[in-house]
Amino acid sequence: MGKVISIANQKGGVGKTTTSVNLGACLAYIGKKVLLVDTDPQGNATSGAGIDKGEVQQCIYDVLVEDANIKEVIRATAVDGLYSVPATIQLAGAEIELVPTISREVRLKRAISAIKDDYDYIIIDCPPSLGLLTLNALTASDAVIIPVQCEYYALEGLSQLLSTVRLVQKHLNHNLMIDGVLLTMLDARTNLGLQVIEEVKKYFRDKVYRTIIPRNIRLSEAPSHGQPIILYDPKSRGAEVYLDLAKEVAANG
Ligand SMILES: Nc1ncnc2c1ncn2[C@@H]1O[C@H](COP(=O)(O)OP(=O)(O)OP(=O)(O)O)[C@@H](O)[C@H]1O
Ligand SMILES: [Mg+2]
Repeated sequence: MGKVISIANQKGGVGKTTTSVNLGACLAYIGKKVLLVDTDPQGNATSGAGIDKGEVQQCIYDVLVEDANIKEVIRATAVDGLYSVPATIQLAGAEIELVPTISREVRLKRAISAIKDDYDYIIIDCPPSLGLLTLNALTASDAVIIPVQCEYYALEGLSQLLSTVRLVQKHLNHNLMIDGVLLTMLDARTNLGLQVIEEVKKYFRDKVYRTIIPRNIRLSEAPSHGQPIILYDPKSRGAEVYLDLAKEVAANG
């Protein structure tokens, strides 16, 4: 049975998509079969996995709003074992269009349940909000990974995210676990980064991943080439750390 993991934080630009794409690709690289589901209308996890959004006929919008069969929306990527459910800007309408529909929070869960056994991991890249798209992702998930950027105000907004997770656990998905907090974009030359690590570890204790993602220029370049880091520059520090993270995630089950 595949494990469904949401990568969520309503704060923008903390490394959700970089983590979704590269954790997904690295899990595939170590032999897992992985589906990367993009639930962000920005579609960055779609283009980051090498899929041309202009050529996408059907996307996650059709699955969530039009009841399209998710199997017909899945695309292979250039990474062996990594598949994608793309998102395009069309998805921007879903947040509003879903409001009056029945079981609006469980649409993604239903769609994924039909394919859960076909993959080892299903990674969901969430948008930077706590709206219906993120609720659908959390409701469909066994686990959530929360990327936290090693910057000022790192913990700001986290209490809101944690209370959303608790609400989902209570009302929509009893199985949801916080698998971990992932520290991202560490600049080890500054004391600030190290202070944030201390602060986050004090708060989340053993829920913090051992792997810490440093700032790495190759990680920021890879998306413009439509390639996960493992294809773009397999020898880079960025590839190394996301491979470490994939092993850590796989070891957790
Ligand atoms: N470890 C890193 N080193 C260098 N640059 C990074 C790293 N992680 C992410 N970035 C860059 O930081 C920016 C934000 O990252 P990313 O898109 O992954 O965040 P996000 O949380 O998905 O953003 P959004 O909330 O808009 O969806 C991107 O330009 C990305 O390339
Ligand atoms: Mg993103």
